[in-house]
Amino acid sequence: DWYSSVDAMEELIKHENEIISIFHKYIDFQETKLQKLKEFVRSNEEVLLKAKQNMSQYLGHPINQFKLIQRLIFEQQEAQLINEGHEFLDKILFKPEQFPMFADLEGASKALIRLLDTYQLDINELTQGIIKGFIATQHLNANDCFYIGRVAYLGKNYNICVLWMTEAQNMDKNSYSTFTVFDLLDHLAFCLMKQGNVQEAHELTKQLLQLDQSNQRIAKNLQYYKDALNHNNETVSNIQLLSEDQTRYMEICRHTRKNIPPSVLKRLKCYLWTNGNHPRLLLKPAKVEELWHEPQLLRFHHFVSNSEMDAIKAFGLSKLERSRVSHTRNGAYSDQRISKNAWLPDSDSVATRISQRISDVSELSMETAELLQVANYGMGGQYEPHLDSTEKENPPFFPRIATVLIYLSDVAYGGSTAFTKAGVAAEPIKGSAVFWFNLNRAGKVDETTMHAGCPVAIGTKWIANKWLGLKGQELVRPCLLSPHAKNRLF
Ligand SMILES: O=C(O)CCC(=O)C(=O)O
Ligand SMILES: [Fe+2]
Repeated sequence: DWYSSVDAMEELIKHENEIISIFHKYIDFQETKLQKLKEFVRSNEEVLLKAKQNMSQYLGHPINQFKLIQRLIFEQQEAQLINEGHEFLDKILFKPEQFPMFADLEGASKALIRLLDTYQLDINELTQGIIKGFIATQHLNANDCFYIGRVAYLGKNYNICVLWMTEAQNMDKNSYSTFTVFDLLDHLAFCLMKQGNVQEAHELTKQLLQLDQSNQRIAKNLQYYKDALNHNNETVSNIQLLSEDQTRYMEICRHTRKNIPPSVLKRLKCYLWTNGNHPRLLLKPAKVEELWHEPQLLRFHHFVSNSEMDAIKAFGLSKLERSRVSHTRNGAYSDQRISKNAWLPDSDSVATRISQRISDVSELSMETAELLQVANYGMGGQYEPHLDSTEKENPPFFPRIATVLIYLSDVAYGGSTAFTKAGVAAEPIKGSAVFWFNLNRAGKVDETTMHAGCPVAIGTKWIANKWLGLKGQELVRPCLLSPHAKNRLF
């Protein structure tokens, strides 16, 4: 699919560029051909008219007979020629893998819905192509709004369905081409009813019946709404309320919990770290920023260089595959995680250098670390709240004592890493790395490290993950009995 990685969509721009130039060639070719055809038809028609004026006289002459036969042969040839010349289009038609599919459009619609929801965007601005002041090249038209509204309707996302359908309703009726006013009111009435707005649903259903008086289903619905209104029936509303976790996730993504309490703030520091005058760090100390105290979240600024980031992304682009959820390699594709990823082999010199750097600052053993994973998020790409580690060994997956999350890009809007239990978000800052322990000192999963990748609204988000294994840390970080023992890197 195309929507799960924004950078992979560059291919679509290249492909479209090629398609447009093929179309131009095709149009020129056809225009020249049509010009010739017009001339051919005009002259043949002239003769035909004369022939029809006095058919027996015309057909009595052998030259005319000859010419008639000849004309028909030429006309047939011409018809065959018209039918040919489409090989231009073969270039387009025979590359189906280069085309997005309706599943992509559906994914893109869901992305817009997610952004609208998460960042509480103004739908009217969104249809005008405006997201937090970032202006798109094109607007959404009524057909687009209906399409997205229908995706919301199919996903039982009735509040959102009402928003998009109303948006379509407010647009010029003459611009409706993929749906009718009836389709629109039909969907809108249903979504309003599901919202518990029986009054409005009833009003629209009356209009629907006027549009199609013999429609039994609509007549039944009308009766149903009438009864509901007359008897003040319990509303039929069944909007699925978002879970508290989901609400909190979205709030943190919007940074409405950015106000860190002063008691916490005064404990958070920035400093240079040489790890006891480690030779490599002595020359270039780590720039550490404490983002949170419990769990300890550390950000290392300028952790990777621009050239290292370019190399990782270039490798990623050549190998990206749609990410799967869960800790199994054959896990499913899911809206929970919309990104593409790839794994850098340890033989890669940049991967090796980064591994070395992590061990320099943390003293942790890299022996059981996983390969460096590079990921690029797609349209509205996100990774819903999750824990990075499990307790049990489940080969080929092992408990991950710590995570190092490296940001390979800035993101113009959205895309923070939200720690949903801690209530804090790390913004993607290009070149920086965020570090935390997934397991407490007793080797149990620390649930306070629950985190998520917020939907990317504007821009593209690249990250690299390095997961460090629990095994092999016995000497540097021995297991303690108390799960409450301080769990800090330094
Ligand atoms: O993209 C992010 O900010 C978080 C990514 C993440 O949690 C993961 O890949 O496990
Ligand atoms: Fe994660």
